[in-house]
Amino acid sequence: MNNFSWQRAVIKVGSALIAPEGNQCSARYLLPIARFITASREAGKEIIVVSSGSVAAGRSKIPIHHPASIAEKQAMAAIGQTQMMANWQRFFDFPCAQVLLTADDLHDRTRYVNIKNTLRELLLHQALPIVNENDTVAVNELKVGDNDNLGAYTALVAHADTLIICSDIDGLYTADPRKHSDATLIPKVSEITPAIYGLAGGAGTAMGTGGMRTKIEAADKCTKSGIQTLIVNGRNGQVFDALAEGRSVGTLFTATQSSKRARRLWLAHTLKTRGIINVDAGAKQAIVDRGASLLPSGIVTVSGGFSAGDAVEVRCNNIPVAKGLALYDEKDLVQIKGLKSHQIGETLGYDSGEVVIHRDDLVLL
Ligand SMILES: Nc1ncnc2c1ncn2[C@@H]1O[C@H](COP(=O)(O)OP(=O)(O)O)[C@@H](O)[C@H]1O
Ligand SMILES: N[C@@H](CCC(=O)OP(=O)(O)O)C(=O)O
Repeated sequence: MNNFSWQRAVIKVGSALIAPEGNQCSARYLLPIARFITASREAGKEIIVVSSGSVAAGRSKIPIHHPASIAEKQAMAAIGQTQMMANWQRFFDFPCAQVLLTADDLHDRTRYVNIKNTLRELLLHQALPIVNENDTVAVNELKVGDNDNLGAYTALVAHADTLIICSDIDGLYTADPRKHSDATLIPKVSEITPAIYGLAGGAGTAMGTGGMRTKIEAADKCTKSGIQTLIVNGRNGQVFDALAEGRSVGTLFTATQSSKRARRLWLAHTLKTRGIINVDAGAKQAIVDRGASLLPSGIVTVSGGFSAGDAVEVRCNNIPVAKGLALYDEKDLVQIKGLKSHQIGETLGYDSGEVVIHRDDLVLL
C-alpha cells in the first residue's frame, strides 16, 4: 500500500453518497467521511468539501413522470441544495459554508480572486467550505458540468495539495466493473496517457454525472499542477480509517511535481505581467528575507494599468524583485500606497484583505 500524506485537501463527494436512494439526503455514507474530516482538522489539516447531490436531494419534491427538463432540474437543485447543506451541518459543531460556483466564475479573473480569498478566509476561521455548482443559474454553456472537474478547479483555486474523489466504486479499474466482471483495480497511476482515458466508461447510475472519464480529467488537471488525486469508494468506511492512518487506498494518481513548484513555475513563467509595483527597501527586505506579503505601506509607485487578479512585477529602485498576483486594481493602489493596512477600508470604501499581494501569490525573481 502506498503512503498517503497531505496538508490541504479537497474532498469530492458524489450524489450516490449524499442521496443513495436518488430522491432525498441520507446520512448513511456520510458519517465515516464526516469523522475523517473532523479528525483531519483536529490533526491540523485543512479540508474543503465539493458536494454533489442537490438535484438528487430535491428530486422527490418535484414529482414528475418524464425525464426532468433543465428548469425542473434547476428547481430540484434549489430545493435540494439547502437539504444537502443541512445534511452536512448536522455532523459538525463548526460552521459549514456554502460556496456555489459556475464555470464563468472560475474563468473571470476578478471573481476567481474573490473565490480564492473567500476560501482562504473560511479556512482561516475554521469553517468547512462546501462547494457545489450553482445549478440554478447555470445552463450547459456556463457550467463546469460535473463535480469531478469542479473538484479539480477548487483544488487549484484553493492551492490544495490533494484531491480525494469519493465515488461508489473502489477506484479506476481496467474496465467498467459493472459491465466487465474480470476488471481489476489499478492502485497507482503515475502518468495519465490516452490509454488511461481509454479505460473510462460513463456514469454507473442515473444519479452520477460523467463516470470515470470526468474523474480522470480531474486527476489530469490536478496532477499536472502538483496536486495528487485519489479515487476511493466513499461507501466503504474502512477507506477513511486507512486514509487517516496515511495509507493510500483506491487509485492514486501521483503528482508530476510538487504543487508549490508547479505554482511558482506558473506564476513566474506562464502568467503575463500586466503592471509594475515599485516598493521601498523595507518592503523588499520583508518580501525577500522574510517571505512576507506585500503591504500597501511599502508601495512607492504603480504603473501599467493592471486590474485586481493580474500578475505584476514587484520592483525596488526599478530592479525586478518578485512577481505576484495583485489583490487590488492599479487605480485603487494609487490611493492606498504608503498607507497602513487598516486604512484600506476607510480610503477605498471596501477592502479585499490587508495585503496587496499575499505571500502565497508571490514568487521571487
Ligand atoms: N474503468 C472504470 N473503472 C471504474 N468505474 C468505472 C469505469 N468506467 C466507468 N465506471 C463507472 O463510473 C461510476 C462512477 O462514476 P459516477 O456514476 O459518475 O459516480 P459519482 O457520483 O461518484 O461521480 C462507477 O460506478 C462505474 O460504473
Ligand atoms: N451539481 C450537481 C452534481 C453534479 C455531479 O457531478 O454529480 P456527481 O457525478 O454525483 O458528482 C448536484 O448537486 O446535483
